[in-house]
Amino acid sequence: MAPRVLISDALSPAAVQIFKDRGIEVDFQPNLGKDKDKLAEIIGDYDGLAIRSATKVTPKILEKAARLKVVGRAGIGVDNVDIPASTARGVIVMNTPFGNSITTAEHAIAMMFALAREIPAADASTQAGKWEKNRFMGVELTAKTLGIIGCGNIGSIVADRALGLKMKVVAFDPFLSPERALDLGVEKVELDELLARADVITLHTPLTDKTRNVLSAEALAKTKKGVRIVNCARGGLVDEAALAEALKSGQVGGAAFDVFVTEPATENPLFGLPNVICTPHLGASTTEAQENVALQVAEQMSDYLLRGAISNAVNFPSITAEEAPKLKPFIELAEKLGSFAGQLTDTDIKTVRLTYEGAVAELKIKALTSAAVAGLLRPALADVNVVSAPSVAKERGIVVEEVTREVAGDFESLITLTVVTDKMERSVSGTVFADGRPRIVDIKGIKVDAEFAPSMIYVTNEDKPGFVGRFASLLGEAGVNIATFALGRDRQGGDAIALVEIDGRAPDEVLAKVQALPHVKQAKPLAF
Ligand SMILES: NC(=O)C1=CN([C@@H]2O[C@H](COP(=O)(O)OP(=O)(O)OC[C@H]3O[C@@H](n4cnc5c(N)ncnc54)[C@H](O)[C@@H]3O)[C@@H](O)[C@H]2O)C=CC1
Ligand SMILES: O=C(O)CCC(=O)C(=O)O
Repeated sequence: MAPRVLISDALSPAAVQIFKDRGIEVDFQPNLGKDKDKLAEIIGDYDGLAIRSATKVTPKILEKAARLKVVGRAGIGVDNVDIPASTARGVIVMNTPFGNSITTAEHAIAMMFALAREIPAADASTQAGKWEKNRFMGVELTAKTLGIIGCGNIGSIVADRALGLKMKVVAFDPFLSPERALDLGVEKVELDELLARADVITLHTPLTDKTRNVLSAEALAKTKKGVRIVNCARGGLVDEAALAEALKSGQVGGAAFDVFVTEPATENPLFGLPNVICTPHLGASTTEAQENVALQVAEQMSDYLLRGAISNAVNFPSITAEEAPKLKPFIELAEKLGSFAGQLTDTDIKTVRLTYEGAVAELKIKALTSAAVAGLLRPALADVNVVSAPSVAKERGIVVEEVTREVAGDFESLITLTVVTDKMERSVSGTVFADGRPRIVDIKGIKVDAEFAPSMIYVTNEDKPGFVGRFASLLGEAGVNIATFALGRDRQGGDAIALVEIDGRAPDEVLAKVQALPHVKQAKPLAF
């Protein structure tokens, strides 16, 4: 069945065409995002949801999204998507990190000019027939200092444009390296220094706990008198009430805002104040940017739904379309090794260690580890999947370790999963043969060669004569047909294991009888 995608915001129709061309059924309802009840009603029918900022992907929506595999944000900020809740439900969340950066940077520069020359007010006055030539005395931007808070993709483009305007640029961004600052031609400074020096401040950070109210009443009091402030990033970066007071007192000379604490902003403390310019979250609204992000999100979502390729996911490592087919059999192997250990582990897991040896160590092991952890936890938590597994493990205090080695000994690639509990440490290793089928090749240091099968019995016993005959007869007498039989032991007369594939499930009483056979330590059913 072809995957189905819902577009619930006003994306460029270019996205619709991409989905169709890729063979994906697409439903374009550009106003649906504003109607959360309707969205909740129908979201269960879709594998993918493509959005801009009007649709809110809340835990309530996700609860109803039984088929949903991917949310694609045609834009940068994903603050309208509950990422932890999406991750917990195994839904990949992707964005398009560069498609609207230039456009948004240009909006910030436009806002800065609009403030410097009071263009909106001058326009309104002129069109009202007033010709107030003496009222509008602007400021020149050349040689003024622009303070950029958040010098990432958009902040850097703003810096470049401002330098072209012959402004001096200072930037506050804890993650901006001195080398990058030098490259950009900006001076990296602490926030207080930026506040003290900037003639214009522009914000370009995401809204996080650290950046919320970065321009608070206290910070605004430290600015140069008459500073102009531009916010084309997110509402909440500036304390709106404090800014309103600072505008009234003249501490701040003007503010140009594209984003607001509450959106849609129908009322706001800034509205109506002199030299305040507002736009309705238009930063990304150009034909070019909207085409870019729509095409990109549709391609990315299609690649994931059709080929398992992941790019620009905020909650999962990237996997290219070339990597996806190489990873696929190893993802299956990792998940099955996890499942093997998970089905045999009853007590609390403290640590899970994944060792990747040989060619597999060169692949995206993060994805393999997530798959292994998903397999490990699934016997206890049915809902866990490759996307949600790392966060579920973290929540449960399970330490996940990864080790890579270049050489894999007998195999081109080997994955070993080791589980540590309070009582024991158990390891199982597997590989993928040329047929693409995953196999178990080592259990607790005992060599074995078995495929994973829908129904198996795993027996550990002492290596004594007669066990295999008794075991096989017992199954035969109970009408349980053996499909394959794999044996291994550490040494003659030492510890032995048997991995037996059977047709159908072994009844509990049969397993109890196997468990009761002489020299048997453990007999467990397994299903893959
Ligand atoms: N108005 C609009 O329509 C649009 C708004 N945006 C907003 O712009 C924001 C920035 O976008 P990009 O530049 O692409 O993101 P980015 O991730 O490339 O850059 C963000 C920068 O903020 C910095 N940062 C993080 N925490 C900080 C802190 N506590 N103090 C100072 N700097 C900090 C980061 O180090 C990074 O360099 C987005 O998060 C989004 O919310 C993006 C596109 C359109
Ligand atoms: O889609 C939009 O218009 C908003 C863009 C935006 O805020 C973003 O990309 O973060």
